[in-house]
Amino acid sequence: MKRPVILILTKEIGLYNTFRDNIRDIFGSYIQLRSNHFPPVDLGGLDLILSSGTDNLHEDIVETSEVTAPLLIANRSIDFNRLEMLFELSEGTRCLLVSNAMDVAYESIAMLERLGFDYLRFTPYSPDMIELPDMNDIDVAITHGLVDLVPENMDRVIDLGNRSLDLSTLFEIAKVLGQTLHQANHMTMDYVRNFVRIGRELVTASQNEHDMNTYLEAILDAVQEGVIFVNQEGEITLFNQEASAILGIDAQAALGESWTEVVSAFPIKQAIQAEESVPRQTFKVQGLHLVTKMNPLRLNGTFSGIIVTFQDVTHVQQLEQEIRRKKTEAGLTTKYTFADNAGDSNLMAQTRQTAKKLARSAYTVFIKGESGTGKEIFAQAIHEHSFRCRGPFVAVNFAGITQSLAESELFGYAEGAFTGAIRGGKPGLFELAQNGTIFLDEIGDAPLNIQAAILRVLQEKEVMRVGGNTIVPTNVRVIAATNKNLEHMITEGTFREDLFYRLNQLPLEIPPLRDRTEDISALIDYFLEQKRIQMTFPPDVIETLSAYHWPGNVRELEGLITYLSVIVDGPGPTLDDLPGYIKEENVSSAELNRIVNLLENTGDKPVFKEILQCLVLNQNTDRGIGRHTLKSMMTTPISEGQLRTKLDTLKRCACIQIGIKKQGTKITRQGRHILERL
Ligand SMILES: Nc1ncnc2c1ncn2[C@@H]1O[C@H](COP(=O)(O)OP(=O)(O)OP(=O)(O)O)[C@@H](O)[C@H]1O
Repeated sequence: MKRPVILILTKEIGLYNTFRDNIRDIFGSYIQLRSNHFPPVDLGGLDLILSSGTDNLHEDIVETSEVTAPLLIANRSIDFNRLEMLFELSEGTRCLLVSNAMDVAYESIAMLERLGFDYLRFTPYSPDMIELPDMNDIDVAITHGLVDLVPENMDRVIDLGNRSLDLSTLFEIAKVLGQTLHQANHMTMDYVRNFVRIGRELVTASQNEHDMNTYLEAILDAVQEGVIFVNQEGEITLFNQEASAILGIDAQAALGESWTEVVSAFPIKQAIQAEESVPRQTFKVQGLHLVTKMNPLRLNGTFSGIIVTFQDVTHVQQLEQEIRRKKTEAGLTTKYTFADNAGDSNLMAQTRQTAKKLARSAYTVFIKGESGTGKEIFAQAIHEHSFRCRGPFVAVNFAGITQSLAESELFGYAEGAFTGAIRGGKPGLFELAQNGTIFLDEIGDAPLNIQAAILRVLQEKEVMRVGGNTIVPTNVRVIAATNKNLEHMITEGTFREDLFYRLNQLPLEIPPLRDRTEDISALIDYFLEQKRIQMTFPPDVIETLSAYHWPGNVRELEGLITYLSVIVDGPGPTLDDLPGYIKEENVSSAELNRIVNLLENTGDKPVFKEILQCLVLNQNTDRGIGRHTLKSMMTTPISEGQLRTKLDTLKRCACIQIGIKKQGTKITRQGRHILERL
């Protein structure tokens, strides 16, 4: 009996080999096979022409008169064993389906989608296509045995092997060649079994994996933190929705990339190298404030990568900003600018000039000056003159503030931090001052442990609420002020030296009013106008006021004007209207000269001068100096008895006040005038 002959027409020989194997698998070697790849092609005695359909290879042959054999265009299936390679691709993977003709590529895509790979994103490709797709959008190329046609720049290629003949074609062949299905049955059983096995695996695997991935992704996407997993090779294998939203990076584009390409600003290197956790860190990326944590992932004890979780705290800051805005509306704003700063003495003009320069820098300003000299109004003017002027100005006065109050006031507290804590907690003043300035007034009065906490905030630039565990990064400019002699307090151990140096970056000294009496007229005018008081101060009153030593400085002058506005009946105050303590201190020049002569005539002028100088050094402390301390400060050798006599003389000349018991000795204003003349 003649063996049936089939002519197989394919464009590539590889496909012929596949068809040949398929036919041999079903029909054994009973059928004779010919191919267009083995010329000259014998067209005689053909029983069937089986064409792959590509490029209409069969057309010329079919038209040849001697060929009467039927033509069968192959329907093609897939090598199911190779499909497993597609299971590795995650949902949404962008696949370039490479074929030698566009219609074949479309057909292959349709088949893969029907088989359940519809969660992949296919783009058809054939070298003859007119408009090439953007290869940057492609993750992997998939082809059926046409690896040579894959565009060069593709990193990953999956070759599913040549598409085999599908069952319908094999049955058709059997029918045309008069083969019974019965004969083919045992062969097709293998084929079908294979198909069913792979089909089932495909469905369960893709379904389970799909479900599992969807489930995990849903969890990771529901997490309000960015989550990135970087494997031990430094490759990103997980990038959740929040990470994508925070960083504005497409998750699919990040996957498979090295972290150094995608999130190079993250401190991941340290974690990968050490294979250890990295404690919480705050850093800035693209103008965002991120708080990040890194933990190693170990599977069966082997390090497999780093899980990076991070939060964008910029939006926390925005929420806080909103609270702050409300607080600002409630009064956390400044009233004074440099224009409101009255006084045209050279000393004040210079001080203002310096303050304006300091305002422009970001460093901490440390204002020193006696009480009432205008430290707060300088602090406000500096804030107004700085680039933070649109932010809040928050003032804290440490005088008389208790330790526990200071802590919760400064740093806020978390919900439930203590009995009576309001729901939702409360932001502290550092938080309220975000993007603005915090003014730490009377810092010398801050309790020691608050000093330590302030130092921490200044160093770390973040605060944690009392009883809370959330860290809020702070972006606050600090201005501190004191009327105390902090250097003295440091030696006493009541002020932290490290905090002092931290604060003392840009020192600014506000001179006492007694040193700039030329400002008195301008200040009087300023207060009269501000209080809408109609009064004129005659020259003799101004002169008397200029001679007074103003221990309470500008605040005292302001108080005096309020007092005079109440008691003065006429157009302006007279000398009689001034309080007695002001007039009493009004010492004439002649009187001062008399005292200077008296001290000079004792022959001990340098000793008197040194005593007064030591007392001046101590002027910023509330308490006077004891005799022992004074003696130890002096370089002139002097006995205890001699010092007591000298102090008595100075007291009789009203140059010093000697306190009873432990109040110590202080220099008076008259003492200062005398010192200037000695
Ligand atoms: N140059 C000035 N021009 C106008 N007003 C001033 C000036 N200096 C001080 N004042 C006024 O004097 C008062 C005291 O000023 P401020 O509170 O700033 O002093 P301070 O040095 O901070 O005092 P303390 O050390 O007691 O806190 C305020 O009412 C302020 O308006």
